[in-house]
Amino acid sequence: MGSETPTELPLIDFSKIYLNESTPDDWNSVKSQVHQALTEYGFFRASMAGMSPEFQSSLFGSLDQLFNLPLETKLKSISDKPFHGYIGHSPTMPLYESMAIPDAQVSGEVEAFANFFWPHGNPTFGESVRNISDKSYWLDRTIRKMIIESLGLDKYLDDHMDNTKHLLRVAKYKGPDTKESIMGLTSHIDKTTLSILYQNEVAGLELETKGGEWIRVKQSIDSFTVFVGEVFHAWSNGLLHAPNHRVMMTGNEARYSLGLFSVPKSGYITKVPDNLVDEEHPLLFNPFDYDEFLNHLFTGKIGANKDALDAYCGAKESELTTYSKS
Ligand SMILES: O=C(O)CCC(=O)C(=O)O
Ligand SMILES: [Fe+2]
Repeated sequence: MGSETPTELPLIDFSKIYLNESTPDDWNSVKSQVHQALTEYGFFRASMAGMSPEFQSSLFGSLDQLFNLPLETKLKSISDKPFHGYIGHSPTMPLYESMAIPDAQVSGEVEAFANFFWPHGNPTFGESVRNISDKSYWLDRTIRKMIIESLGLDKYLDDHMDNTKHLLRVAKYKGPDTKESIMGLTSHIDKTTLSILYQNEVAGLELETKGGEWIRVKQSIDSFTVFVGEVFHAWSNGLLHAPNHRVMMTGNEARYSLGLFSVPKSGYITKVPDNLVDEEHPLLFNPFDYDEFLNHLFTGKIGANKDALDAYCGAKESELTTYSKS
Protein backbone atom coordinates (compact mmCIF):
# COMPACT_ATOMS: atom_id res chain seq x y z
CA MET A 1 0.00 0.00 0.00
CA GLY A 2 2.94 2.31 0.69
CA SER A 3 2.09 5.96 0.76
CA GLU A 4 -0.44 5.89 -2.08
CA THR A 5 -3.69 7.60 -1.34
CA PRO A 6 -6.70 5.31 -1.31
CA THR A 7 -9.83 6.49 -3.12
CA GLU A 8 -12.06 4.18 -1.09
CA LEU A 9 -11.81 2.56 2.29
CA PRO A 10 -10.13 -0.86 2.19
CA LEU A 11 -12.75 -3.62 2.60
CA ILE A 12 -11.93 -6.52 4.93
CA ASP A 13 -14.21 -9.54 5.18
CA PHE A 14 -14.80 -10.85 8.72
CA SER A 15 -17.65 -13.23 7.80
CA LYS A 16 -15.76 -16.52 8.08
CA ILE A 17 -14.23 -15.57 11.41
CA TYR A 18 -17.57 -14.33 12.71
CA LEU A 19 -19.30 -17.54 11.65
CA ASN A 20 -16.55 -19.68 13.22
CA GLU A 21 -15.69 -21.09 9.82
CA SER A 22 -12.14 -19.78 9.66
CA THR A 23 -8.78 -21.56 9.64
CA PRO A 24 -5.69 -20.13 11.37
CA ASP A 25 -4.58 -18.93 7.93
CA ASP A 26 -7.84 -16.98 7.52
CA TRP A 27 -7.28 -15.35 10.91
CA ASN A 28 -3.70 -14.42 10.04
CA SER A 29 -4.68 -13.04 6.67
CA VAL A 30 -7.42 -10.83 8.11
CA LYS A 31 -5.10 -9.81 10.94
CA SER A 32 -2.42 -8.59 8.55
CA GLN A 33 -5.01 -6.66 6.49
CA VAL A 34 -6.29 -5.01 9.68
CA HIS A 35 -2.76 -4.13 10.79
CA GLN A 36 -1.92 -2.63 7.42
CA ALA A 37 -5.16 -0.64 7.16
CA LEU A 38 -4.98 0.80 10.68
CA THR A 39 -1.33 1.77 10.50
CA GLU A 40 -1.47 3.18 6.94
CA TYR A 41 -4.88 4.85 6.99
CA GLY A 42 -6.49 4.36 10.39
CA PHE A 43 -9.71 3.08 8.84
CA PHE A 44 -11.39 0.33 6.82
CA ARG A 45 -14.79 -1.18 6.13
CA ALA A 46 -15.54 -4.51 7.77
CA SER A 47 -17.98 -6.79 6.04
CA MET A 48 -20.01 -9.24 8.08
CA ALA A 49 -22.40 -11.99 7.14
CA GLY A 50 -26.05 -12.06 8.04
CA MET A 51 -27.64 -8.67 7.42
CA SER A 52 -30.87 -8.67 5.42
CA PRO A 53 -32.86 -5.78 3.89
CA GLU A 54 -35.71 -6.69 6.27
CA PHE A 55 -33.40 -6.36 9.23
CA GLN A 56 -32.11 -3.04 7.96
CA SER A 57 -35.59 -1.62 7.54
CA SER A 58 -36.69 -2.66 11.02
CA LEU A 59 -33.50 -1.20 12.54
CA PHE A 60 -33.74 2.17 10.83
CA GLY A 61 -37.53 2.24 11.25
CA SER A 62 -36.86 1.92 14.99
CA LEU A 63 -34.37 4.80 14.98
CA ASP A 64 -36.84 6.91 13.02
CA GLN A 65 -39.44 6.20 15.71
CA LEU A 66 -36.97 7.16 18.45
CA PHE A 67 -35.99 10.50 16.94
CA ASN A 68 -39.62 11.28 16.09
CA LEU A 69 -40.51 11.30 19.79
CA PRO A 70 -41.38 14.78 21.11
CA LEU A 71 -38.35 16.90 22.03
CA GLU A 72 -39.35 17.02 25.70
CA THR A 73 -39.32 13.21 25.79
CA LYS A 74 -35.91 13.02 24.13
CA LEU A 75 -34.56 15.63 26.52
CA LYS A 76 -35.37 13.29 29.41
CA SER A 77 -32.40 11.25 28.29
CA ILE A 78 -30.02 13.51 30.17
CA SER A 79 -26.65 12.75 31.67
CA ASP A 80 -23.91 14.69 33.36
CA LYS A 81 -21.31 12.53 31.67
CA PRO A 82 -19.66 13.85 28.50
CA PHE A 83 -21.13 12.39 25.26
CA HIS A 84 -23.87 10.50 27.14
CA GLY A 85 -27.19 12.39 27.06
CA TYR A 86 -29.40 13.74 24.29
CA ILE A 87 -27.59 16.16 21.97
CA GLY A 88 -29.56 18.15 19.42
CA HIS A 89 -30.70 21.50 18.10
CA SER A 90 -27.22 22.93 18.44
CA PRO A 91 -26.86 26.21 16.52
CA THR A 92 -23.53 25.04 15.11
CA MET A 93 -24.81 21.58 14.08
CA PRO A 94 -28.53 22.01 13.33
CA LEU A 95 -28.86 18.72 11.40
CA TYR A 96 -27.50 16.54 14.18
CA GLU A 97 -29.23 14.72 17.05
CA SER A 98 -27.94 11.83 19.13
CA MET A 99 -28.56 9.70 22.19
CA ALA A 100 -26.33 7.20 23.93
CA ILE A 101 -26.65 3.78 25.53
CA PRO A 102 -23.74 3.01 27.88
CA ASP A 103 -22.66 -0.66 28.08
CA ALA A 104 -25.11 -1.58 25.31
CA GLN A 105 -23.45 -4.99 25.01
CA VAL A 106 -24.52 -5.87 28.56
CA SER A 107 -27.70 -7.91 28.68
CA GLY A 108 -30.78 -5.76 29.37
CA GLU A 109 -29.22 -2.32 28.74
CA VAL A 110 -30.73 -1.73 25.27
CA GLU A 111 -34.09 -3.01 26.54
CA ALA A 112 -33.90 -0.66 29.56
CA PHE A 113 -33.24 2.25 27.19
CA ALA A 114 -36.26 1.22 25.07
CA ASN A 115 -38.48 0.83 28.15
CA PHE A 116 -37.54 4.32 29.26
CA PHE A 117 -39.00 5.79 26.05
CA TRP A 118 -41.76 3.23 25.47
CA PRO A 119 -43.07 2.14 28.86
CA HIS A 120 -44.86 -0.81 27.24
CA GLY A 121 -41.61 -1.91 25.62
CA ASN A 122 -40.46 -1.89 22.01
CA PRO A 123 -39.20 -5.37 21.11
CA THR A 124 -38.34 -4.43 17.50
CA PHE A 125 -36.14 -1.57 18.69
CA GLY A 126 -34.57 -3.78 21.36
CA GLU A 127 -33.82 -6.70 19.06
CA SER A 128 -32.51 -4.74 16.10
CA VAL A 129 -30.34 -2.29 18.07
CA ARG A 130 -29.07 -5.18 20.16
CA ASN A 131 -28.12 -7.10 17.04
CA ILE A 132 -25.95 -4.23 15.73
CA SER A 133 -24.51 -3.55 19.14
CA ASP A 134 -23.50 -7.21 19.54
CA LYS A 135 -21.87 -7.35 16.10
CA SER A 136 -20.03 -4.05 16.69
CA TYR A 137 -18.86 -5.29 20.09
CA TRP A 138 -17.58 -8.50 18.54
CA LEU A 139 -15.78 -6.48 15.86
CA ASP A 140 -14.26 -4.13 18.43
CA ARG A 141 -12.81 -7.00 20.48
CA THR A 142 -11.68 -9.00 17.45
CA ILE A 143 -9.92 -6.03 15.85
CA ARG A 144 -8.20 -4.97 19.08
CA LYS A 145 -7.04 -8.56 19.58
CA MET A 146 -5.66 -8.68 16.03
CA ILE A 147 -3.79 -5.40 16.50
CA ILE A 148 -2.32 -6.47 19.83
CA GLU A 149 -1.20 -9.81 18.34
CA SER A 150 0.23 -8.20 15.25
CA LEU A 151 2.29 -5.81 17.38
CA GLY A 152 3.66 -8.82 19.30
CA LEU A 153 2.05 -7.59 22.51
CA ASP A 154 0.01 -10.67 23.45
CA LYS A 155 0.93 -10.27 27.11
CA TYR A 156 -1.09 -7.02 27.17
CA LEU A 157 -4.21 -8.58 25.66
CA ASP A 158 -6.12 -9.40 28.85
CA ASP A 159 -5.27 -6.04 30.38
CA HIS A 160 -6.58 -4.27 27.29
CA MET A 161 -9.76 -6.34 27.06
CA ASP A 162 -10.54 -6.12 30.78
CA ASN A 163 -10.00 -2.36 31.02
CA THR A 164 -12.10 -1.20 28.09
CA LYS A 165 -15.73 -0.13 28.23
CA HIS A 166 -18.24 0.72 25.52
CA LEU A 167 -20.82 3.33 24.62
CA LEU A 168 -23.32 2.98 21.79
CA ARG A 169 -24.47 6.27 20.28
CA VAL A 170 -27.40 6.45 17.87
CA ALA A 171 -27.52 9.53 15.67
CA LYS A 172 -29.79 11.19 13.16
CA TYR A 173 -28.68 13.73 10.57
CA LYS A 174 -31.65 15.51 9.06
CA GLY A 175 -31.51 15.98 5.27
CA PRO A 176 -30.75 19.69 4.70
CA ASP A 177 -32.79 19.77 1.48
CA THR A 178 -29.95 21.36 -0.43
CA LYS A 179 -27.86 20.33 -3.43
CA GLU A 180 -24.65 21.60 -1.92
CA SER A 181 -23.08 19.82 1.05
CA ILE A 182 -23.96 21.06 4.51
CA MET A 183 -21.94 20.18 7.59
CA GLY A 184 -23.73 17.50 9.63
CA LEU A 185 -20.94 16.91 12.16
CA THR A 186 -17.82 19.07 12.28
CA SER A 187 -14.49 17.44 11.57
CA HIS A 188 -12.85 15.82 14.56
CA ILE A 189 -10.77 12.86 15.72
CA ASP A 190 -12.57 10.51 18.09
CA LYS A 191 -11.46 10.50 21.72
CA THR A 192 -11.85 6.72 21.69
CA THR A 193 -9.84 3.55 21.45
CA LEU A 194 -11.77 2.25 18.45
CA SER A 195 -14.96 3.50 16.75
CA ILE A 196 -17.27 1.14 14.83
CA LEU A 197 -20.14 2.59 12.83
CA TYR A 198 -23.16 1.12 11.12
CA GLN A 199 -25.46 3.36 9.09
CA ASN A 200 -28.40 3.47 6.70
CA GLU A 201 -28.01 3.92 2.95
CA VAL A 202 -27.78 7.74 3.08
CA ALA A 203 -24.14 8.73 2.56
CA GLY A 204 -22.41 11.51 4.48
CA LEU A 205 -19.45 10.19 6.48
CA GLU A 206 -16.07 11.34 5.18
CA LEU A 207 -12.64 10.31 6.45
CA GLU A 208 -9.41 12.21 5.88
CA THR A 209 -6.31 10.43 4.63
CA LYS A 210 -2.84 11.17 6.01
CA GLY A 211 -2.29 13.16 2.81
CA GLY A 212 -5.25 15.44 3.56
CA GLU A 213 -7.80 14.08 1.08
CA TRP A 214 -11.38 13.38 2.07
CA ILE A 215 -12.83 9.97 1.21
CA ARG A 216 -16.58 9.52 1.28
CA VAL A 217 -17.66 6.21 2.83
CA LYS A 218 -19.67 3.96 0.50
CA GLN A 219 -21.93 2.09 2.84
CA SER A 220 -23.46 -1.28 2.11
CA ILE A 221 -25.98 -3.25 4.07
CA ASP A 222 -23.46 -5.74 5.45
CA SER A 223 -20.53 -3.49 6.26
CA PHE A 224 -19.34 -1.45 9.21
CA THR A 225 -16.89 1.46 9.16
CA VAL A 226 -13.99 1.01 11.58
CA PHE A 227 -11.52 3.69 12.62
CA VAL A 228 -8.92 4.41 15.28
CA GLY A 229 -9.40 7.07 17.97
CA GLU A 230 -6.81 9.12 19.86
CA VAL A 231 -6.55 6.62 22.73
CA PHE A 232 -5.44 3.68 20.56
CA HIS A 233 -3.13 6.01 18.63
CA ALA A 234 -1.51 7.02 21.93
CA TRP A 235 -1.39 3.48 23.35
CA SER A 236 0.35 2.26 20.17
CA ASN A 237 2.92 5.05 20.55
CA GLY A 238 1.70 6.57 17.31
CA LEU A 239 1.81 3.37 15.20
CA LEU A 240 -1.95 3.38 14.59
CA HIS A 241 -3.28 6.42 12.78
CA ALA A 242 -6.35 8.18 14.22
CA PRO A 243 -8.12 9.79 11.25
CA ASN A 244 -9.96 13.05 11.13
CA HIS A 245 -13.58 12.67 9.94
CA ARG A 246 -16.83 14.59 9.48
CA VAL A 247 -20.37 14.19 8.19
CA MET A 248 -21.48 16.20 5.15
CA MET A 249 -25.15 16.06 4.12
CA THR A 250 -27.11 16.87 0.94
CA GLY A 251 -30.67 16.13 -0.22
CA ASN A 252 -33.69 15.58 1.96
CA GLU A 253 -33.25 12.07 3.33
CA ALA A 254 -32.20 11.51 6.92
CA ARG A 255 -29.01 9.65 7.69
CA TYR A 256 -29.03 7.34 10.72
CA SER A 257 -25.93 5.89 12.32
CA LEU A 258 -25.09 3.67 15.28
CA GLY A 259 -21.57 4.03 16.63
CA LEU A 260 -19.99 1.72 19.17
CA PHE A 261 -17.15 3.57 20.88
CA SER A 262 -14.63 1.75 23.06
CA VAL A 263 -12.73 3.74 25.71
CA PRO A 264 -10.61 2.94 28.79
CA LYS A 265 -12.53 2.12 31.99
CA SER A 266 -12.71 4.69 34.78
CA GLY A 267 -9.66 4.69 37.00
CA TYR A 268 -7.49 2.80 34.52
CA ILE A 269 -4.17 4.39 33.60
CA THR A 270 -3.41 3.97 29.90
CA LYS A 271 0.30 3.48 29.34
CA VAL A 272 2.31 2.81 26.19
CA PRO A 273 3.70 -0.77 26.36
CA ASP A 274 7.46 -0.72 27.02
CA ASN A 275 8.11 -2.89 23.95
CA LEU A 276 6.94 -0.04 21.70
CA VAL A 277 9.47 2.44 23.05
CA ASP A 278 13.14 2.52 22.09
CA GLU A 279 15.72 4.99 20.84
CA GLU A 280 14.20 5.09 17.37
CA HIS A 281 10.67 5.29 18.76
CA PRO A 282 10.73 7.66 21.72
CA LEU A 283 7.74 7.75 23.98
CA LEU A 284 5.05 10.01 22.48
CA PHE A 285 2.47 9.97 25.29
CA ASN A 286 2.85 9.94 29.05
CA PRO A 287 0.54 7.63 31.04
CA PHE A 288 -2.93 9.14 31.40
CA ASP A 289 -6.30 8.67 33.07
CA TYR A 290 -8.98 8.87 30.39
CA ASP A 291 -11.68 10.36 32.64
CA GLU A 292 -9.32 13.10 33.77
CA PHE A 293 -8.48 13.81 30.15
CA LEU A 294 -12.21 14.17 29.33
CA ASN A 295 -12.63 16.44 32.35
CA HIS A 296 -9.88 18.70 31.10
CA LEU A 297 -11.52 18.71 27.70
CA PHE A 298 -15.00 19.56 28.95
CA THR A 299 -13.90 22.21 31.38
CA GLY A 300 -11.93 23.91 28.62
CA LYS A 301 -8.51 23.34 30.23
CA ILE A 302 -7.37 21.97 26.89
CA GLY A 303 -8.87 22.75 23.49
CA ALA A 304 -11.13 20.15 21.86
CA ASN A 305 -8.98 20.22 18.78
CA LYS A 306 -7.62 17.36 16.74
CA ASP A 307 -4.70 16.50 18.99
CA ALA A 308 -6.33 17.03 22.35
CA LEU A 309 -4.71 13.98 23.91
CA ASP A 310 -1.32 15.14 22.70
CA ALA A 311 -1.96 18.52 24.32
CA TYR A 312 -2.95 16.73 27.54
CA CYS A 313 -0.18 14.16 27.93
CA GLY A 314 2.08 14.38 24.87
CA ALA A 315 5.63 13.39 25.84
CA LYS A 316 7.60 14.96 23.01
CA GLU A 317 8.76 18.08 24.88
CA SER A 318 9.53 16.21 28.06
CA GLU A 319 10.96 13.19 26.28
CA LEU A 320 14.30 13.39 28.04
CA THR A 321 12.80 13.42 31.49
CA THR A 322 10.07 10.81 30.97
CA TYR A 323 11.81 8.32 28.73
CA SER A 324 13.97 5.75 30.35
CA LYS A 325 15.35 2.81 28.44
CA SER A 326 15.06 0.34 31.29
O1 LIG B 1 -22.46 9.37 12.42
C1 LIG B 1 -21.38 9.19 11.91
O2 LIG B 1 -21.22 8.58 10.86
C2 LIG B 1 -20.14 9.73 12.56
C3 LIG B 1 -20.30 9.93 14.02
C4 LIG B 1 -19.04 10.39 14.66
O3 LIG B 1 -18.05 10.67 14.04
C5 LIG B 1 -18.99 10.48 16.12
O4 LIG B 1 -20.02 10.35 16.78
O5 LIG B 1 -17.88 10.69 16.66
FE1 LIG C 1 -16.37 10.71 15.29
